[in-house]
Amino acid sequence: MEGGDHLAHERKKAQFDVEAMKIVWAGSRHAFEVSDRISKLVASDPAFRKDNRPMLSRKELFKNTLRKAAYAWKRIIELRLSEEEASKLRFYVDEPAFTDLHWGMFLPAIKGQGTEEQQQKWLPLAYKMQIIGCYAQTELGHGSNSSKWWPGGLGKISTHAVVYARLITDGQDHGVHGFIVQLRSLDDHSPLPGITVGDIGMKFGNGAYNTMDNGVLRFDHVRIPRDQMLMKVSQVSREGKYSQSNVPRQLVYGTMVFVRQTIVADASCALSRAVCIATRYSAVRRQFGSQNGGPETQVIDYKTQQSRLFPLLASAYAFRFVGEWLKWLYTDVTQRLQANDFSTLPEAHACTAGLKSLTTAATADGIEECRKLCGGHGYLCSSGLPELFAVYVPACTYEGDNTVLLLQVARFLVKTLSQLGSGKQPVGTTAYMGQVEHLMQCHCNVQKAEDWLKPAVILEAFEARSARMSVACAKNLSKFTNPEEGFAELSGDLVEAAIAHCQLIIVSKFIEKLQQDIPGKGVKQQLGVLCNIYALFLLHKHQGDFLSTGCITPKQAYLANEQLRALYSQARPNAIALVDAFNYTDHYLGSILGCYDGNVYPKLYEAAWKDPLNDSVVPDGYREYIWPMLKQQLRTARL
Ligand SMILES: CC/C=C\C/C=C\C/C=C\C/C=C\CCCCC(=O)SCCNC(=O)CCNC(=O)[C@H](O)C(C)(C)COP(=O)(O)OP(=O)(O)OC[C@H]1O[C@@H](n2cnc3c(N)ncnc32)[C@H](O)[C@@H]1OP(=O)(O)O
Ligand SMILES: Cc1cc2nc3c(=O)[nH]c(=O)nc-3n(C[C@H](O)[C@H](O)[C@H](O)COP(=O)(O)OP(=O)(O)OC[C@H]3O[C@@H](n4cnc5c(N)ncnc54)[C@H](O)[C@@H]3O)c2cc1C
Repeated sequence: MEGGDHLAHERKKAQFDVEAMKIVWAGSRHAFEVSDRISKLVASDPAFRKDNRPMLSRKELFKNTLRKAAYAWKRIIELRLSEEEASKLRFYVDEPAFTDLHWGMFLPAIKGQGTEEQQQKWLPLAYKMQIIGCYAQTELGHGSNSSKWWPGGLGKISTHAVVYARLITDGQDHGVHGFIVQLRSLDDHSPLPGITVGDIGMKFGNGAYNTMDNGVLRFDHVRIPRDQMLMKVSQVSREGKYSQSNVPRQLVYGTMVFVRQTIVADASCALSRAVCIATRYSAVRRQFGSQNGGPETQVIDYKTQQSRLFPLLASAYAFRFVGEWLKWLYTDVTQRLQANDFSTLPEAHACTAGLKSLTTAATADGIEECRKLCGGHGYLCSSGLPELFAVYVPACTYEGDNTVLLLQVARFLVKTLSQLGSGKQPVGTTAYMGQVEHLMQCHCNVQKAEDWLKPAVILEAFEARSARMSVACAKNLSKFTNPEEGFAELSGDLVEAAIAHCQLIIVSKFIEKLQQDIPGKGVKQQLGVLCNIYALFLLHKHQGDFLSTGCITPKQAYLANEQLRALYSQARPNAIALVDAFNYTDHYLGSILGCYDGNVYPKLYEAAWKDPLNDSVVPDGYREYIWPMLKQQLRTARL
């Protein structure tokens, strides 16, 4: 079948209002309209073509990224785009670039840690891109005194950096502080005296994250003017005297709280993109299973395909909603900080760190699973999945290695439990710890599979599992005379307790979302199915935790799995419409397998011929290497 909508029959099966779901996914009608308009603007502009990326050398690739970034900036100015629209435009251009760090970390660091005066000086320059900045924290080796290594945008482009370094005055070490440092001349881009700077080299995957100039930086007797130390948290006077404002020192790390929150939102984008590709292709692909000469089975109808794909579809929605909530939490903590209320900072840190860890790990694994769900064709660059994986997977490492971040959450949980004894009532995401006595002995009362559809039943099972795992860790820790030694020894268990706590947050925020007024025929019902799939999939995957802590019985675990199978059948007719609700253009998806019309095979065939290897029938190198070999074989055969 040529042309037309090959997925039309699937779209007709939808039992809900897809247009209404698009608004829910975008977050609001306004967000939907901006996103829709800007994604189409990018898709229709040939300057933003990206299908040639895997074929380009590093130098070509990098120059191409600079061209796109400059062109994007030109369009932003010409069209007088708002900050929101400009950020959407960069998102849909879909190419990691120095601008991510300029807008995503350099500017937020100055906003969060600079004094009013410093902000007035630096922000206008940065907003107009008269200076370009990056965020230089990580070192080549351990410590904060070797060479900076990794910062994106540093290698070749940034003129300035926020550099994290130890502050020493009068021989006294005051710990790590942020400094604005000019790196390159604003006239000819050469490094300033005493500064060595360059790119750290090729990274994983062709194309992929190699559009970014992650860099190395060394200083040799470089003098930074005093007023370029970011001084909101602590100050050095003209006389060299060090003082601290009446704010927690942890605010120095505030940019990380902000960026981790954006990374959670980004996880839902990357995962939904992979899921959209795999779902559409699973409906197009037919393989075996035909009876009486009828059409072969669509692979999406295999239960095994559903049990791998639908939890990922549900996770994409779950991450979307927890990301929305995290944005609210971040806004709330920021407003409180401005009013000198620092009480919710530890929770905001734990939530952003833990959810960054969980969502990026699940997304990276999910993209790879989507590749496998597409069979052999998933391995082709034209499926879009190899590049998506290569670009995405460092999210498990940057902005804090995922295990290190879970250990931060574990510390927060142990501290919360230890404060119960002194009568401090936990609030927010740890409020359930206030009922720890009940949660330690409660029994799940599921008797039939449908009982698992009750939100209160699911919540109590997840709360009991998390509380019991944290309490077990706390009890074991108390057996050590040296707490740090105990923490190190038990770190494996602590990480698992942190995962259980963060999964509870995601499940509970999905349930809370469903308690809101959600307009549109059948929309809430479909989200309910996805919420239950997400929760019961986690319960099934981690049933060892639930069983070993005595939160559920083996029979109840069996019933949860039975209910999960029934939910997959409910999701099946809606699967294509649920991924259409992401409203991705074919340009953004960048995948033949995921194209909207499902006309996959002719497009794959056509794309193959565009590969540079097919420019000639006889390849370069034939005369030099193959022809002599063939002749050699001929002689051997004659002998
Ligand atoms: C393609 C991109 C796609 C999408 C993203 C979208 C937009 C984002 C824009 C750009 C992103 C693009 C590319 C990625 C860029 C990546 C940039 C980086 O990687 S920057 C480097 C980040 N490095 C880390 O994250 C290091 C991890 N380590 C830590 O976080 C450590 O905690 C620390 C901050 C180094 C401090 O370590 P230290 O040992 O000194 O202290 P402790 O850990 O013991 O903590 C002491 C105390 O402070 C509390 N705390 C720690 N961190 C924070 C924080 N961030 N906020 C608040 N409080 C914090 C901790 O809980 C302890 O508290 P206490 O127990 O004492 O009460
Ligand atoms: C693509 C990319 C972009 C980046 N961009 C930037 C940037 O713009 N600016 C910037 O400053 N940095 C950047 N980084 C650096 C990034 O933030 C660090 O790589 C990250 O924080 C991890 O630190 P590390 O590399 O030192 O890993 P390590 O800390 O060396 O981790 C190695 C292993 O040790 C384990 N480990 C480490 N510490 C502990 C512990 N305490 N307990 C238990 N296990 C532990 C980890 O789990 C991991 O398995 C980027 C990195 C990448 C890959």
